Amino acid sequence: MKIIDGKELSAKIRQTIKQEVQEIKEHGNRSPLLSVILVGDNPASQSYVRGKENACLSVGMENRTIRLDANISQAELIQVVRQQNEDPDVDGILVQLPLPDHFETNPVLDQISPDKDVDGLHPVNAGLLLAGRDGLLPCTPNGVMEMLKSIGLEDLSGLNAVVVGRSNLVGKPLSLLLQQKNATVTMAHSRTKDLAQICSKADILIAAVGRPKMITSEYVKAGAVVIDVGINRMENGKLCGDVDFEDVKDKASAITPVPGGVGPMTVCMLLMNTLKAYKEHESYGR
Ligand SMILES: Nc1nc2c(c(=O)[nH]1)N[C@@H](CN(C=O)c1ccc(C(=O)N[C@@H](CCC(=O)O)C(=O)O)cc1)CN2
Ligand SMILES: [Mg+2]
Repeated sequence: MKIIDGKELSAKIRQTIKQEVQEIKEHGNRSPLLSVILVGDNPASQSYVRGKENACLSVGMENRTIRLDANISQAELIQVVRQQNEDPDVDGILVQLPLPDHFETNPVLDQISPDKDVDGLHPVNAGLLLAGRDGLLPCTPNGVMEMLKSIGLEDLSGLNAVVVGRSNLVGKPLSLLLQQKNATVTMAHSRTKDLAQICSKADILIAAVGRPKMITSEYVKAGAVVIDVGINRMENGKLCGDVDFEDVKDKASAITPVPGGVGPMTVCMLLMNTLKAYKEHESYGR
């Protein structure tokens, strides 16, 4: 069984991003800039945002974090998003989720200019993905595809993929990306009947449900590739995935750990999207 190491793979990809950023700067161009908007003081969100700041630093990109009080209004938040849209120095805009309860998330995300939407959550980018056209891809699904590629799974013709979870952030876009690579995709979720039986047909099993250790060995076909997107914080403070790693690891041919699996890839793909948006803005390299 192979453990797909997201820390190692993301470090490798970050190295190529770093080189490209360096070349951009050596040519006298401005740096790519990621602007992160954080509303309120959710400790997990604060830590993820710090992770994004450090990631930008590590590849030589500029970073701006806009910290806003939890009590600002929806209209004030939208005003901040619009300012970032209009700022020609900003290539990527990201609103850290979840927003505090009194906000409506979708109307805020709708305000992000699609060409700066490095989370790939704007309906324009979601629509481009659905249509199989070029746009900014959501980071976690894109990171999962990079992990599959890293173990030689690029063309997925003839393979059954089962995605458990149907969120806009992960399950829905990932199903489309897998299908684009010719996998036969089943989208399963919490209301699916005979879930274990359906999962046990998967050559590639993706767990993105948010239920700790739900996927046990009975869900897994011998030799399957198991990708764990879950990040669940346990009472003891430790992280655990949606997959029962110990129970599944000897049955799978490859498996991602939590932590150190999909999580680091998400941040890496964010850098990749910011670089992509930058190139579009600057028409750099054309
Ligand atoms: N606007 C967004 N909000 C959120 C996203 C997102 O992609 N865009 N995803 C998650 C949180 N998230 C990034 O924002 C994120 C979560 C976890 C990790 C990560 O690397 N986790 C590590 C463990 C870190 C730890 O110990 O806490 C790992 O899995 O190894 C990266 C990004 C929700 N919000
Ligand atoms: Mg569900």
